[in-house]
Amino acid sequence: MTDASIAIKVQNLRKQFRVQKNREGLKGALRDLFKREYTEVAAVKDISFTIPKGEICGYIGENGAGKSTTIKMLTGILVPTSGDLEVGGYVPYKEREKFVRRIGVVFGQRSQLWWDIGVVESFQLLRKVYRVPEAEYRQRLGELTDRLQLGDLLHRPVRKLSLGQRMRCELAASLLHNPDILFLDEPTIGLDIVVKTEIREFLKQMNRQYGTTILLTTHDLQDIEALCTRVIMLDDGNIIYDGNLEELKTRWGKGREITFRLHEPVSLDTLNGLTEGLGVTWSKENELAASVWVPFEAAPVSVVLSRVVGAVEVGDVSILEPNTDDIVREIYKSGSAEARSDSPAPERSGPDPDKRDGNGESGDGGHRGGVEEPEAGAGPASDAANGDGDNGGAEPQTAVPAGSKGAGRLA
Ligand SMILES: Nc1ncnc2c1ncn2[C@@H]1O[C@H](COP(=O)(O)OP(=O)(O)OP(=O)(O)O)[C@@H](O)[C@H]1O
Repeated sequence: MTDASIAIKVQNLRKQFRVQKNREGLKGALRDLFKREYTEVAAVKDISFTIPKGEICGYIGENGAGKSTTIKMLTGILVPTSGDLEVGGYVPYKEREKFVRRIGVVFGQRSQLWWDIGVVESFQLLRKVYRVPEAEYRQRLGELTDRLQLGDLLHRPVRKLSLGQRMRCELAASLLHNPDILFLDEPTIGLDIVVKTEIREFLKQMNRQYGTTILLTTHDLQDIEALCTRVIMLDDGNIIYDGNLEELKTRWGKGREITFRLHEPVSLDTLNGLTEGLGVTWSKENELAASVWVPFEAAPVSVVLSRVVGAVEVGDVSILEPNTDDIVREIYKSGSAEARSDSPAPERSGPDPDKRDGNGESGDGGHRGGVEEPEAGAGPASDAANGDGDNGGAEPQTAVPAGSKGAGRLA
């Protein structure tokens, strides 16, 4: 991959937070008053990946895995502890003014719009922040209004919008300056299925038409399936998988289920006889419906199909693929995406000595309580939607708005 074709390049990126320790009891609290003790929490542990221009990449992991911390470094909100990163040709925390004009950011749980003023007035302010020429802004606003159906919303104050309406406005706000790279942190959180689908369609369109590179963090794997050609999976600050979703399913899925609707009743004995020696398991739902479980290590699905379809009258066949949610849940549980022993041999990239070092606070869903980190610059917009105090509430919003494809890299 040439440098010109790379949107995001991350090398040995690390972020450690200094967190104050609270000693137990009254005596401990008194001691804390006079002598504070700190501990280091490594949220992101020397990760490396490269994202080519025009790719939509999913960035997933359990609560506390380090996703938001990575996005904050990539958008220039947080300064890394060590490592190198380059986004759109800039080092995000160093060249912020120029950098923010190249990127768009949507934090699903925060707003980059001003709460009490009309949506279009927020857009106007953002136009000035990004120095978008008036004519270009008009044209872009027209297009986004049309695609995201914002017509009725533009003159309403943001606080009067529903979550779905606000999210459509947030997306428009992040794209007014036509950024090359879009960072989306949980963009569909809390939305109903209709709005989620509209947003996914819109993102696909933007990616197709403008070649916008998108890095997306989400807990909704449907987002990933609908949008992403590639997924990077994080666990406890380490990358445990980097590759495409299909490959992950093949490596981790246990098998497939084929369901047959039969024209006439066929006994289980007959079905077992047809597939003898293939290592599959039959079950019957009723007289005219039978299913066969085909583990990946057994015969290929095509062999099972040809033996059955050639011998009995079949009305309909459906093949059930491995369920992504189940697979990813299982990987999260084990903390590793190493290939299963019964799967094809993986391409290993070596063990990570930093794994499971007891530092993580997985599952807490929140950080906080740490020493506030110095952050680069301040953005233009209010934090009205959800000022949860993360990073001292000083996160710039709009102004801070978000490895190579091919074989999955397993860590
Ligand atoms: N400002 C901070 N101070 C101290 N620790 C922090 C800070 N920000 C994050 N952490 C810690 O870093 C780790 C990773 O947090 P991060 O928010 O990046 O995870 P995440 O994958 O985005 O989780 P979620 O899905 O819950 O948003 C957690 O252990 C968290 O407690």
